[in-house]
Amino acid sequence: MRILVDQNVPLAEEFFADLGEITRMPGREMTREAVRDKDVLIVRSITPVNAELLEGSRVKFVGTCTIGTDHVDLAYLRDKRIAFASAPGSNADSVVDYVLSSLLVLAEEEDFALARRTVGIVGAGNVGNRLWQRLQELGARCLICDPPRADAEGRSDFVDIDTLIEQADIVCLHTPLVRDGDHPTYHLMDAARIETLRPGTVLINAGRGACLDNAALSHRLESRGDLRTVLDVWENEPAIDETLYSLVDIATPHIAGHSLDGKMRGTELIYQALMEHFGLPARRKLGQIKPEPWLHKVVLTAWAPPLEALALCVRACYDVRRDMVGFERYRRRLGMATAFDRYRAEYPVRREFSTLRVDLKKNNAGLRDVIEGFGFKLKLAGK
Ligand SMILES: NC(=O)C1=CN([C@@H]2O[C@H](COP(=O)(O)OP(=O)(O)OC[C@H]3O[C@@H](n4cnc5c(N)ncnc54)[C@H](O)[C@@H]3O)[C@@H](O)[C@H]2O)C=CC1
Ligand SMILES: O=C(O)C(=O)[C@H](O)COP(=O)(O)O
Repeated sequence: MRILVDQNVPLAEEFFADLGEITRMPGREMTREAVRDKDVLIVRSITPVNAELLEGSRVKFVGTCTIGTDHVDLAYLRDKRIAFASAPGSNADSVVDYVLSSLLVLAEEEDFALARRTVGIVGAGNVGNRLWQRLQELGARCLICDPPRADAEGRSDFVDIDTLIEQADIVCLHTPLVRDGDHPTYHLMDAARIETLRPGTVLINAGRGACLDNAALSHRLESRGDLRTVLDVWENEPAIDETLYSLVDIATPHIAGHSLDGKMRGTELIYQALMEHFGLPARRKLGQIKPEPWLHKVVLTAWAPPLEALALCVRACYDVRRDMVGFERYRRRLGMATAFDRYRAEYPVRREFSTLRVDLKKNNAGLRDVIEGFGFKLKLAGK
């Protein structure tokens, strides 16, 4: 069997080598010629998977090691009876880590307490839901907007997006990119909604770039400069708008989900789906091959103020400023589009909060909920 795999998919050799010959390639360079003689195609989010790529090829299985599927023409695959799998939830915790790390940076700069802010979460799927759970541990008030779920589950505790924009101090976008149907998300945050954001609102997009009208945001930031913004996803990646980039507080090149844990989990999910497709037992397990994190534990030896202790753990594990500064360094050297892809390809190792154990003395139990709620492992030691 011949398997073509995006070069940014970790552990492909460990998972797939027994099945056949693996060829690696940058996702943006995958062409019809490259896939023609392959049986299996394994991509991430940057390869448009459609008739243009697959027509005339032998491909019988496509796997994307990502949550998002907007780069895949699912109708075409169905029509051609090509099996398909994605990796739902694989890097959701990593995106939540990214958002929380960003919020802590802004809270420190602006001197606000997250617990006293209202956070609006648009899209309450794997990412939005986990963010909601973790923020509740901090005591933050959350407003949730997810019309597809509200319809399907008859939820009356969800709000519509305009109510959310009106009331939230922090607006987090975690929607997939959907262009049609009852609840499209293309430019869900359009010019009119961007204009109604209250001065001082924090706006975060870690879903898909085109869920937010980038030109309209650029206009608001240039003309009024009264929002705090965190953008991980952009329209026209990798050649993103330089002006918008320069106006955003925290600007990163689509790496919110790029923890090693999230990416490895994505590979494992596609391996499992591929084995199931071929009726083979999935013997390889991520737990057997996953590398140990560099930083295993943080020990708090005495009572510590909860929020300071939490911020310390977050920074020890993943400080978003590393990526902001790293991306800017690449941009100055390589130009925007090349930097965008190169930084992701050479992405420094990052582990999820869940890989870090926090040891607490029993008399520090006040911290317990907040540390565990934020996703860290907890160990309580004697006084
Ligand atoms: N920045 C990054 O590195 C990453 C970005 N993503 C993006 O984040 C998106 C969300 O990820 P998950 O939560 O895991 O996906 P999910 O599929 O679990 O949840 C998406 C949620 O959005 C809701 N939704 C759909 N249309 C909506 C609308 N018009 N308004 C409000 N809510 C709507 C759905 O009902 C669903 O509950 C992915 O589709 C992907 O595009 C995912 C992983 C990493
Ligand atoms: O899972 C998703 O959906 C994402 O957006 C990925 O984290 C993006 O991964 P790359 O395709 O950028 O490697």
